[in-house]
Amino acid sequence: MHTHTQERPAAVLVSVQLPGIDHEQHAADLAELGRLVETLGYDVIATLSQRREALGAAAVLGRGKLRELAAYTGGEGELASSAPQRKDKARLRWEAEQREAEGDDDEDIDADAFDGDDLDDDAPEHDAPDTGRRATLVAIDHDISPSQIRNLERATGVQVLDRTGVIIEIFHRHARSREARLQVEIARLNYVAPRLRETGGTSERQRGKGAGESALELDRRRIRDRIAELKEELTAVQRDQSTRRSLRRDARRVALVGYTNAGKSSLMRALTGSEVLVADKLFATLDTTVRALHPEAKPRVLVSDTVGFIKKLPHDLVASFRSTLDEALEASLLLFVADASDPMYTEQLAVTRSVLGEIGAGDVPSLLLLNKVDRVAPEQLDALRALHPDAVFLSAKNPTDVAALRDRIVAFFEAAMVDGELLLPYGKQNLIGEIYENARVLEEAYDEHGGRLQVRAHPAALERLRSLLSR
Ligand SMILES: Nc1nc2c(ncn2[C@@H]2O[C@H](COP(=O)(O)OP(=O)(O)OP(=O)(O)O)[C@@H](O)[C@H]2O)c(=O)[nH]1
Ligand SMILES: [Mg+2]
Repeated sequence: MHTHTQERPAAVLVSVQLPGIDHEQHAADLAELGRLVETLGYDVIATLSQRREALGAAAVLGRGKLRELAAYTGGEGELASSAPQRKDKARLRWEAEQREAEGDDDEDIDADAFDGDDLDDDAPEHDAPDTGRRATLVAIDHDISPSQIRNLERATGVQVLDRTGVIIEIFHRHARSREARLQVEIARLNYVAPRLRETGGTSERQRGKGAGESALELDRRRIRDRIAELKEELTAVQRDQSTRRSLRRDARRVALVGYTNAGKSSLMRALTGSEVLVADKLFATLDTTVRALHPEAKPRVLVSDTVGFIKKLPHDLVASFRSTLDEALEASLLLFVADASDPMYTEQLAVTRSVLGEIGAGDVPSLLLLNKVDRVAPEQLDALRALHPDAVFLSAKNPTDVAALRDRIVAFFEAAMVDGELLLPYGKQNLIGEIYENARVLEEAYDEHGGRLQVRAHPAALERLRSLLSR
């Protein structure tokens, strides 16, 4: 299974299989959470899953599973704690639930605190921990409330992250550019702020009694101020970028989009001969990079690599990555990359389509790339070809495939190009570079008035060049 390198901390995954989620889906979701947690730098030492009617209101799991979980982390496995707590709504509800539970384990107390029966509480899927390794992180494959997180942390004695928390943490660690850092920080503070409110008891204990509310207020105000500050900074950074972008406005652009780990960066490398980061982990790329197709097409075609998508991408992050994805929005052609060797590729494509729709890129022409065919068995490949007759089947590792893709991209733009003539007066010789960059010059002749260029270019590019020349 996993190599037990001592330096890497250990984590336990927790998931509840809710009604309506089949086993295959449930297993795939858990595997994905596992990859996310590994990307975060942990070894997954155990997975606890349980079938339930609903997430347990207090601590997601039922009592038995909770104790089982605590055995991995060294916690007590009980919700009760001796520390005095501020009595907020969640707390009161939790206490009511505890009282109920005295009589009948996991009985529901009201509609929204419904705590279904543990269907398989007596059948642990994993042996008790034997490695002596203690998990320092519990990752839950659901989005859960701040009070559920707090209860779980109390019962396990270690940090608990829900799915959104894990993803935000990864984004936080991987963001490199100024823009990505700012966006992630905003998303993170937005995620943290409501948790601060409900976990007010913590800061009360830290700061001493009485100062609680005002300290909490202070924290919240600080976060608000900080978010405002970061947003201002972000606007400035984006202003610079849109200036730079407008310089490239006419270039033919394609954007690689798709689920995380589908092979976008690998294709980017292969298509442009550049050295962008390729890694077998989720969210390796958090910034959009732009490079020219190589060998160069005339006129130039620019390729952008973008952040990968994931199922249940926190809404905040979709919003905050919008501008990173603006690159994609401005593309004339979207290359939808899917991992053909992943049994979940259809679902992953659906996620990609829906996120792109959400950010307003639903109408951009697209080409489906089914990547990693080197990992697909021949019979299965035939079946895929029948399902997707218009897709490009390729392996980013196969230069012949990549060359064919390049030709396909060039042909796409070629089809939209028209022939035209440009007059270049002597006083405008400085624009010659601009012309060569945005059009293919077929013929160039000079007389006493200047140059007469026969070109082939995209209609919009031709129009813009003409207006530059006549100004
Ligand atoms: N066998 C095989 N592996 C591939 C192929 N394309 C990419 N990979 C591998 O898949 C993994 C992910 O590739 P990336 O190019 O980083 O994927 P990505 O879509 O950019 O991922 P994110 O940046 O995380 O969204 C790497 O380990 C690649 O080496 C392929 O055609 N065949
Ligand atoms: Mg990438």
